[in-house]
Amino acid sequence: MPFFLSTSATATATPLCPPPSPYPSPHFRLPSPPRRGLAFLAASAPQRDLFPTPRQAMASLATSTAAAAAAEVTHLSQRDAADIDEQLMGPLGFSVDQLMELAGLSVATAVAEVYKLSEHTRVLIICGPGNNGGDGLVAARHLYHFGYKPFVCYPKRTAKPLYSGLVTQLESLAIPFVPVEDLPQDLSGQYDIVIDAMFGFSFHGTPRPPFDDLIQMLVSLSVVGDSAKRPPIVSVDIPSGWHVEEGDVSGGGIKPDMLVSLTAPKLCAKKFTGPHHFLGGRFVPPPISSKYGLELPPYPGTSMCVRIGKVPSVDISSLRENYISPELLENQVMPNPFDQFRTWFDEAVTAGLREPNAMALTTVNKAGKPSSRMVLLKGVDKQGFVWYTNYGSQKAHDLSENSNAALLFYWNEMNRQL
Ligand SMILES: NC(=O)C1=CN([C@@H]2O[C@H](COP(=O)(O)OP(=O)(O)OC[C@H]3O[C@@H](n4cnc5c(N)ncnc54)[C@H](OP(=O)(O)O)[C@@H]3O)[C@@H](O)[C@H]2O)[C@H](O)CC1
Ligand SMILES: [K+]
Repeated sequence: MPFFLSTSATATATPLCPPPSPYPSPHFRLPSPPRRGLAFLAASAPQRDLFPTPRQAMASLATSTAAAAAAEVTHLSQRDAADIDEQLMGPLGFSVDQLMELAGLSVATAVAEVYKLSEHTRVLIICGPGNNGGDGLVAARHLYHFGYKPFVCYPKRTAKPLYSGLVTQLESLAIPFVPVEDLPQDLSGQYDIVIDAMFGFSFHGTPRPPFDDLIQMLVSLSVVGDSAKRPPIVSVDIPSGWHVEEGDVSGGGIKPDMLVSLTAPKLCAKKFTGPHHFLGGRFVPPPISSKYGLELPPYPGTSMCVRIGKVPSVDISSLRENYISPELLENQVMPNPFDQFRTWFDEAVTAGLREPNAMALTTVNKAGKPSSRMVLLKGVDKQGFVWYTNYGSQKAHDLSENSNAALLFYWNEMNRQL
């Protein structure tokens, strides 16, 4: 049975159809709504719950995260990484452009997942001479389209059409190329993220100029005490300068905050101790997985990256969002809150928000104990707001005992709640 949210502060609820239940058809009413709020509610009989309980949802999330963390992830030797590359671009029919595009897109999506645009805008991408550098050039382009402001340092350009094409694409977006000598010794003041795309799995020996100095710049950045005061370092595939299998042998190398391993982590990734380890390069076909016995976490949904290992615990007090929407003034909203609801709801649907009809319903039992739960709006008209629940649910019990209740819609992406 549907529940109604009354459209007038004094209206009582009307059931949509007679309740086939031993429960009475209760009438619920909340006090008159404030001008910009929808704060009254009426109810008839219940039907079925549409959302899993928060406990069920949390349990399933915890299980999938723990499973990904617990599964043994394959780490590749330098030889196997190069072999896989050769096979992908040989018998398996890929071109380097394709793989690089997917690799760079993975890097950009992983960066955007961890470092929100509202806090981190300016991204310096330091690109090396090989394909790792190419991944950086591709990531720069995608980050631009995601809304970031990329700057590229690309001191040793490779004269191949693939690379010059990537440079032309960035130039057409007016992305600045910064010469090494113009980089400040301390990168903290000018950039919010630094992406290390200097060397990948073909690195060997010790870094030659100018990459030796660039790596030192990142080393000094990573030893700044307070990590909140410096730009995080994101390494593409390998922290540049690390031995591909042994890791940071001298102990004086880059200590990235984030590592985006491509195809599969290389052996050095076992020594990575930063908070964010992701896998990207969602292109591995079954012949490669079975030949190399790859154990890799599944990618969620349509995502181009997946976190490997534990999600770091977050300092809740540091979570904040910079709201950039214009302020909402009293004279900008409609006199009737239900008209306002309809306008905003339609805008939320048009904007493509996920489940814009999800709403928090708070009920109160006769002892005055409140309880909130997410439910789905199933209809709205002049009489009120409709949702479903079942006769035995806590909400049905609460509403039959106490007519006070509240609804909240939260459209985060539009900075709106109602
Ligand atoms: N299948 C995949 O996962 C894909 C990954 N991609 C990315 O490609 C890199 C590997 O790319 P590759 O071009 O083979 O190698 P690097 O980018 O690591 O760098 C090679 C260049 O670096 C020079 N180099 C090597 N060591 C040094 C050093 N000590 N000092 C200075 N320069 C060095 C090297 O020059 P040499 O003359 O020494 O040969 C090369 O110019 C992988 O890690 C991923 O990031 C693909 O984009 C897609 C497929
Ligand atoms: K790198």
